[in-house]
Amino acid sequence: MKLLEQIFEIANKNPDLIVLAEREQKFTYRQLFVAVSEISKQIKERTLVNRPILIFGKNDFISLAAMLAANLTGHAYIPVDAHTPFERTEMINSAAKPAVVITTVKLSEDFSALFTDRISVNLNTLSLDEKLPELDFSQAVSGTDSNYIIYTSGTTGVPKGVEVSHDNLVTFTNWMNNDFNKIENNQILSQALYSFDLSIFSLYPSLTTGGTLVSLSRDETTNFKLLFERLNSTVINTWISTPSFVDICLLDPSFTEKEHPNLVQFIFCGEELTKKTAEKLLTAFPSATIYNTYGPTEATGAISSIKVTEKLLTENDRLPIGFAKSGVELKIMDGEIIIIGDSVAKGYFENPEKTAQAFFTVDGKPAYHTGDAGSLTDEGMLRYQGRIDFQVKFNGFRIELQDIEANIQNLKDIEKSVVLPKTNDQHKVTALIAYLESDKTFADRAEERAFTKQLKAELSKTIMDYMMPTKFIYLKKFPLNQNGKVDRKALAQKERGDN
Ligand SMILES: Nc1ncnc2c1ncn2[C@@H]1O[C@H](COP(=O)(O)OP(=O)(O)OP(=O)(O)O)[C@@H](O)[C@H]1O
Repeated sequence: MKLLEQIFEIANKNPDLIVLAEREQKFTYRQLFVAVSEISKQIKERTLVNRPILIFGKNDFISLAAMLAANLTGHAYIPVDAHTPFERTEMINSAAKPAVVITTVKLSEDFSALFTDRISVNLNTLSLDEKLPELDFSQAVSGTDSNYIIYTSGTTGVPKGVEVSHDNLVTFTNWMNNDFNKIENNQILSQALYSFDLSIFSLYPSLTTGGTLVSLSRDETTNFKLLFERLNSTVINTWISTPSFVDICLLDPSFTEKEHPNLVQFIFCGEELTKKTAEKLLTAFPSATIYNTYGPTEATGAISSIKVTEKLLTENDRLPIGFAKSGVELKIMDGEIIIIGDSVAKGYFENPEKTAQAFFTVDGKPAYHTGDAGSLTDEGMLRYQGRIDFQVKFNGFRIELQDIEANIQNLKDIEKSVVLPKTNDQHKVTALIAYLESDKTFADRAEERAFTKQLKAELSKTIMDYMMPTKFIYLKKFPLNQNGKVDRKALAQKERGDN
């Protein structure tokens, strides 16, 4: 059965169930399909080429309806967040050449000029009071059709669009629905931008099981006061976010099991879950189940998971990233994690060159080079050792920067750490700069130096001397990117500003 039909079945059985709750307004499954039907009519009024539809909007009901309407009419959708810088949006738009753009927000002049051919939808133009419409799913995406294309941040050059099929998404959704805690009327946090593939952890498992998406707006995720007002007035059962986002929430004393007795499950992905974050979370929510999951956008959300228990924390210096989901096989080739099986995406949209560099086949099955270093235990448990592109040569030694980070993070008074290489104009690494997130305040430079000296002494017990960072920079809070991950590029700029 197509995913859309599965969601429609829920609407048929229980039309008045809340599908998505924004701060000001709640929407039902019936209203979702009324909106999907109306938007799909507007798509069908145009004779469109068989290309994806770009959805320019926010994390909200109307953008979700537009994405599903694209799928209903047989088009893949490309979610682009309305806060994406103009240049990047322009790059995505010209790489994707969408059949049409659907905008769900008010556009500024430059964006208006960029999206000349567009369908503008907003809540005021839809009459959501209608009854559940009859829908024809015959054209809806299915099988190997592309369901969505998510553009990665593209560290260099033109962003790459990861093309994920309907069946890739089905296998991910089934895994989420079966291998994690089943919760009746699950209220699932929907915080990640739709343009970041962490959002599919919330969207499809919730929609296919009759859950409610507790949708946080950008205002709420970026404003502490609004965030806690919302969190403290809403029931959430399943928490989905990057570890960095929960770190922010843990700063508030109200973020505890006592205040949130219904919050029973935490699922993390997107970046390393440190032992410190996991320990703090287990202290705040002793009865909750915490999962660490791992995967790149190119393998549809996530492909491995593990329950984080006290035992796992005591037995490991760095948290493992778990066991493969069914349908996926893991291999380590030359130290790199290779993902094989039904979660591997179709490739980079209309980019055969980049696709051939990263996607291949193993025994006839689709495979993907993750660019992550890792190892597998005999039982099939995967360990993450950092990004291969974060490996540097320093003074002739090969160094894994994230290995240093993991060791620093285990030290007292340090919340988080990022180690970045400093290079000269010949791209040669001349120094290793350690950024440390810490609550510590120093009266003067001398006190800071003394602390660093002590820290280095501790660190030298666990890392080789050639791995010792050259400089230590203390920050109260690390900058995060729009996906809620630690923003390494912004950190690197801090060093430049510092000197
Ligand atoms: N549980 C985890 N532990 C450690 N690292 C993780 C975990 N989950 C994801 N990652 C890291 O995040 C990467 C996938 O992230 P994503 O697909 O969002 O792309 P990105 O490489 O971070 O960003 P972009 O490609 O957009 O620049 C993985 O390859 C891995 O390096």
